[in-house]
Amino acid sequence: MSTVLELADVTVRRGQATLLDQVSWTVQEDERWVILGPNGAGKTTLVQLCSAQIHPTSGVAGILGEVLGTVDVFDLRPRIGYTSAAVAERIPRDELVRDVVVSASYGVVGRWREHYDELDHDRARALLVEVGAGKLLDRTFGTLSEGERKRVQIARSLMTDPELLILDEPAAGLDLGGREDLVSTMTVLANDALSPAIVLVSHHVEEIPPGFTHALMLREGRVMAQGPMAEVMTAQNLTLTFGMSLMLTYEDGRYAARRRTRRHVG
Ligand SMILES: Nc1ncnc2c1ncn2[C@@H]1O[C@H](COP(=O)(O)OP(=O)(O)OP(=O)(O)O)[C@@H](O)[C@H]1O
Repeated sequence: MSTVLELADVTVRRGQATLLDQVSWTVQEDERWVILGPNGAGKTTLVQLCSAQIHPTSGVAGILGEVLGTVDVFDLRPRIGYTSAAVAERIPRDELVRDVVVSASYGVVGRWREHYDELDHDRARALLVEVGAGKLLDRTFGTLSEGERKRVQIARSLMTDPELLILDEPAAGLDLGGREDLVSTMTVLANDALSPAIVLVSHHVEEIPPGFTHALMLREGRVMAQGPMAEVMTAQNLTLTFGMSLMLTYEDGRYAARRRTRRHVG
């Protein structure tokens, strides 16, 4: 089993602010992690680091067997599938969905003059079908609903057959149906032995797809808890992480959390 991520005492500072504070974390290739934490906890900073977009201020970040700072990030990035709101914003609204996906082969957003062969197009088509977006092939990105856009972005992030898939808040902005559809897609991905290691950022325990194996909780740049899902997903850890007394339930592979009220005490 190979190690996909190996962070040792990683700190990221910007001016006076400490965005990540001595984070140590290891991810193996068959693991599926969810990163939970409140707004501003450092989740996006952590996955930007893991996708080789930023460097640590101190500490060592090992990604896919390379050490950040000693490797050309342009060699590393194609090995990592990454979706985020920031990536989505860069996709031209008049781009055809098929081109949004296929252009990931070149690590670009927006087709220009690159050449793609039939195999690339076949793969893009197959990935869109896999995420339930096969019918969107000839639509333009700008005409899609938010849920459809998320699916297309996941297909795009899988285009290069990455060794690590990082999804930063893929359920943000989705309605209940859209979220549930996305959780189903993610459940299929999580349970496929051929899928790469997956890191999913979320604010909500309700979005954790069954089949996810591990959780890491962040607050103010520090790791509050990390490890196997069943051990880490406790009301106590969530309470510590979100700074509010929370109750946690688990049913049919899905978690739900809400504030503990006076009625629940004693
Ligand atoms: N360049 C910067 N200079 C100073 N502070 C920054 C900078 N970039 C980010 N921050 C701060 O770092 C903290 C962590 O940001 P980050 O985006 O990683 O959090 P997050 O957990 O992803 O938040 P959210 O859930 O709201 O998206 C935030 O308080 C943010 O304001």
